[in-house]
Amino acid sequence: MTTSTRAEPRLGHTYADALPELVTDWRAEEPLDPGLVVLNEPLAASLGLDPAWLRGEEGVRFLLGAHVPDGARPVAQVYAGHQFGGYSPRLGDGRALLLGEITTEDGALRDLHLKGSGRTPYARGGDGRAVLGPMLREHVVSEAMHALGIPTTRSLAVVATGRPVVREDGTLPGAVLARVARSHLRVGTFQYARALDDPALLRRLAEQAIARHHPAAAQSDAPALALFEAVRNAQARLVAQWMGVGFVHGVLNTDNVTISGESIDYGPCAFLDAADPGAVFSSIDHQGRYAWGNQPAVTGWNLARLAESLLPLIAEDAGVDTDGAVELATASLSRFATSYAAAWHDVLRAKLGLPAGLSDDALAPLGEDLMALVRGGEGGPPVDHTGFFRDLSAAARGDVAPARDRVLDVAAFDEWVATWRALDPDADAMDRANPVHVPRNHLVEEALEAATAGDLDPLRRLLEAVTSPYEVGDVDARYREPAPASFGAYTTYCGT
Ligand SMILES: Nc1ncnc2c1ncn2[C@@H]1O[C@H](COP(=O)(O)OP(=O)(O)OP(=O)(O)O)[C@@H](O)[C@H]1O
Repeated sequence: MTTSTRAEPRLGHTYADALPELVTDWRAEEPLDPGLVVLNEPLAASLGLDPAWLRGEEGVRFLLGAHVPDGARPVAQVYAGHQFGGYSPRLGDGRALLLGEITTEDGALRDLHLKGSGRTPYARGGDGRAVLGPMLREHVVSEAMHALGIPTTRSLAVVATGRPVVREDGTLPGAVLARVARSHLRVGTFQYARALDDPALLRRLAEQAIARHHPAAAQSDAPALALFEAVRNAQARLVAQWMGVGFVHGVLNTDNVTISGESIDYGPCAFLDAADPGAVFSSIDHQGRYAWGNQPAVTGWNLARLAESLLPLIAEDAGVDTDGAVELATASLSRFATSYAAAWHDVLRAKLGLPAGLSDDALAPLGEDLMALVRGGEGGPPVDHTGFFRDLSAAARGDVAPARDRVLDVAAFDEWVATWRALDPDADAMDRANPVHVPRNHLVEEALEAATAGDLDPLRRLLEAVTSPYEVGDVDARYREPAPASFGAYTTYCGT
């Protein structure tokens, strides 16, 4: 990536030029009284953006979409999506703009996207705005995910607009999140293009996705199927990593599943304390569709929607009819289970400090027995996910008590530990795979509440902790404790 900086950023518009049918040229709403709340200086520098300029008046207006550099072409992107299983034919950036693309030194493109920048033609009934607290939540969680080594969109900055935003729970400060992503191509983008019934457009979209994210697919005789397989494998790896850190996305609609394999949209997400597979935090997920333990299965369902969208191209590439394409796509989709199992075993091997050479067959029963203990089993509550796995490093070093004290079925635990320790786990490697700091819900809420009231100190402290997730350091012990009982059940909300 580039390290040279220049004041006025140069933004490209490859996507808008290649797919004019999927964008609308648009401008951001004028801010009332803008104020920079947080700036991610290392990210800015890595993109060749000048942090000093970004902090200045013109830079802040740039981060709100109010100052558009020469040559930039801000657009709202259109997409469709299955939301909780029901199809919405036209969603799109209702409150967001793609400002343009930054080219890194190695030639890769990074989208610069503004969320909360005002109503667009895709706003439907919404006001086009975003609230400061939820945008700061996205800042904290995306930077924590990045530090954990999980592919994610990044947060460049959060800027207050000075505009009050009316929500169910009152009038709240408005803000814009400046987000950086490998792209904003979603499964829903393909669903939208497919519904237009224009194979040439669908082909151009697939070519964009291949060029930007999965270039090896271009070498295949069947590029559309190769693209699907690359997305399938990237999503399998992503969800396995979420499961490893106890992350619940909360709204895995097809418009929130990226083609790049990055996590996107930290609206109603949460990190688990208690490792309950049925854990749901979102106020609207009544059926538990997006529960922690359901994320692999629902990702398979979302990938089926991508495969359906690609059918005309799969048929064309293979010279077969639709039935033939369905057969090819179904066979490829059915390999998601294997792909996910392999990705999960990689995560588990790392979390348990076991060698890469240990076979999946040897690992699988060990993993299943462990996860049964973690879930708590008959009559016992699930254990604290983050704390338990971190305590296993101490167990690998011979101090079994901290992990043992967390589980109810100590006999089963002792048996499990004996089997595991016979495999000679590497405790130092475990410390690099099991975080000590994740953005626990009570800490996030505390930081957002204080920030909304004007005190940014708790947010800074939380950011410091979660951006060094594997180091105990001199971070206060409360950043590694689960929520106190007084915090109660936690509920998150979409679209704030
Ligand atoms: N206040 C709002 N005004 C207009 N549109 C909105 C508003 N809130 C959400 N939307 C739109 O509703 C849809 C679903 O919202 P969701 O909260 O999943 O997306 P988002 O958080 O705005 O964006 P992203 O998925 O890019 O992170 C999107 O099309 C989004 O643009």
